[in-house]
Amino acid sequence: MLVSSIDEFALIQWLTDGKQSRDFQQAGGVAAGIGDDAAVVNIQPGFQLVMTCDTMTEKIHFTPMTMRDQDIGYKAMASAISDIAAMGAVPKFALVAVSCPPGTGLPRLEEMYQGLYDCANRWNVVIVGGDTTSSSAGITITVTVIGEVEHGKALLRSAAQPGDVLFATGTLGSSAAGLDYLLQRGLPAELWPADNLRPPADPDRPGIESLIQAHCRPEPRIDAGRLLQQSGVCHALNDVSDGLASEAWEISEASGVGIDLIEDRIPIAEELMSYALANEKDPLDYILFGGEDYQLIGTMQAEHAISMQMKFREAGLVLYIIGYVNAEAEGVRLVQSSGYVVPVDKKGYNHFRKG
Ligand SMILES: Nc1ncnc2c1ncn2[C@@H]1O[C@H](COP(=O)(O)OP(=O)(O)O)[C@@H](O)[C@H]1O
Ligand SMILES: Cc1ncc(C[n+]2csc(CCOP(=O)(O)OP(=O)(O)O)c2C)c(N)n1
Ligand SMILES: [Mg+2]
Ligand SMILES: [Mg+2]
Ligand SMILES: [Mg+2]
Repeated sequence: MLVSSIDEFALIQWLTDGKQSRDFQQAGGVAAGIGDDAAVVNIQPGFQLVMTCDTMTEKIHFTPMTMRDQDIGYKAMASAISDIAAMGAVPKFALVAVSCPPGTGLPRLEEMYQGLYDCANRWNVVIVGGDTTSSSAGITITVTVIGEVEHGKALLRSAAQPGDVLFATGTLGSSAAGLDYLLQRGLPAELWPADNLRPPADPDRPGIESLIQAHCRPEPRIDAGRLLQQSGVCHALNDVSDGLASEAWEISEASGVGIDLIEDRIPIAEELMSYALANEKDPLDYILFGGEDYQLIGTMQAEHAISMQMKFREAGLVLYIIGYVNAEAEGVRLVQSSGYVVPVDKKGYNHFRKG
């Protein structure tokens, strides 16, 4: 730690001194990183750049009740990297912009940066710069990630085709259930110290740890995205930030196809099921309309689905087939366990239309 309260130049000096080694940066293709007017990086011939940014802001994406400072940093990086995964690309470089109220202590920023770097290191992403400003209300972090993908081979939302199956790279809804719990009960910081990766158990709610973990420490699905991209049989791909319904609608509209979700095929994590039952909620509501899962959903040629599932298993990953693409008008439907087919509302997390 440098000094107790934040100072822009001291913070930048601390960052320039480097939390990632020169070797790590050089291996990642950085010619000039933090400390000049802009970063200079090398790009591979035959590849295209893939660029995205995501913002997390206090009271909208986190509160002191829901996330520790390290989690805020980790999730800000993870959610931005997730959009690179959703293109089937490899993340390479990140820029981090932080705005915080003048009274924010440096230790808080150090914790957030610890989370940012933990996630970046995990995925071989070099933080090459950013920006620091004061803010009049709350903390905001914006992470820009630049990645690369083989020329012409990015996986787009618009590529779904009738006859494809719809898949998901993991279970959905746990993050939203974890948030539900955290907003009601909060997480006493002393029970979950910053250096502890797993949340503590709650004797009143067995299994709640995995829901909290899903909310606070999501993992971008880079490995799954690359496996799908390299396979050559994946058509559309999208990451789940706003809920399954919203993301399926995005694929449907971008591709001009209909999508049917099959209720019986949508996996429900055991912990989500117990939480929903104990709270008299429908687990499907968390899955469809919750969001922040950062799993990937996408479509692929039906005849390759089983061999793809085997490839995933060999890589220690899972792939669930949860629906299919039809040639009907754009829209998402749910084929219920009862056999009824009902429309799925085009709703999910929407920043200016909540509740
Ligand atoms: N303020 C903005 N200016 C320019 N482009 C934006 C802005 N906000 C969002 N976008 C673009 O709109 C698209 C959808 O954004 P978003 O819903 O945030 O995607 P995601 O859910 O994948 O993060 C993306 O291509 C994003 O880059
Ligand atoms: C305190 C709090 N309230 C509500 C939420 C729920 N929430 C906030 S943003 C969001 C959707 C994802 O964020 P967004 O900024 O839309 O990411 P993007 O779609 O751009 O990736 C959700 C479900 C939360 N995480 N924390
Ligand atoms: Mg976004
Ligand atoms: Mg996305
Ligand atoms: Mg969103």
